[in-house]
Amino acid sequence: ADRELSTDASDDNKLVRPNVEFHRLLQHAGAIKDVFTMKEVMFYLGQYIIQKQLYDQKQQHIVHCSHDELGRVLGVDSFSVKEPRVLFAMIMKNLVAVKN
Ligand SMILES: C[C@@H](c1ccc(Cl)cc1)n1cnc(-c2ccccc2)c1-c1c(C(=O)NCCN2CCN(C3CCCCC3)CC2)[nH]c2cc(Cl)ccc12
Repeated sequence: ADRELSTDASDDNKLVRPNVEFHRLLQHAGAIKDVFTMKEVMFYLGQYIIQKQLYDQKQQHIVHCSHDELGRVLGVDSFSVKEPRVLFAMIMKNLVAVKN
């Protein structure tokens, strides 16, 4: 069975399975799989943010997502890419570790 994701997102090779809403975001960014490494999750989320132009044109480390599915899934109106720990904590709520 899939275990609750441990907090250490540092292990880029850990396999994770997104929940349905989160999976839709990754698919929008071109993902065609159901199980990802954390590195892949972050890559697709980065693509999603760029494609939907959610980052602030002036301060490009700020992401505004209050009017986007991303905001609903993460539970925030905006965030800074300079706070990875905060970001990982929000993202982990939508992922389940996969036994490999
Ligand atoms: C280091 C990395 C990162 C990775 C993880 C974390 Cl927890 C924080 C930060 N990062 C640094 N800036 C960004 C970024 C900034 C604005 C728009 C899109 C991405 C990213 C993010 C990547 C990514 O895969 N990044 C590749 C190189 N980036 C350079 C910055 N580039 C920006 C240049 C200015 C214009 C906007 C894109 C995009 C490609 N994936 C992410 C997913 C989310 Cl939920 C949030 C941020 C990112």
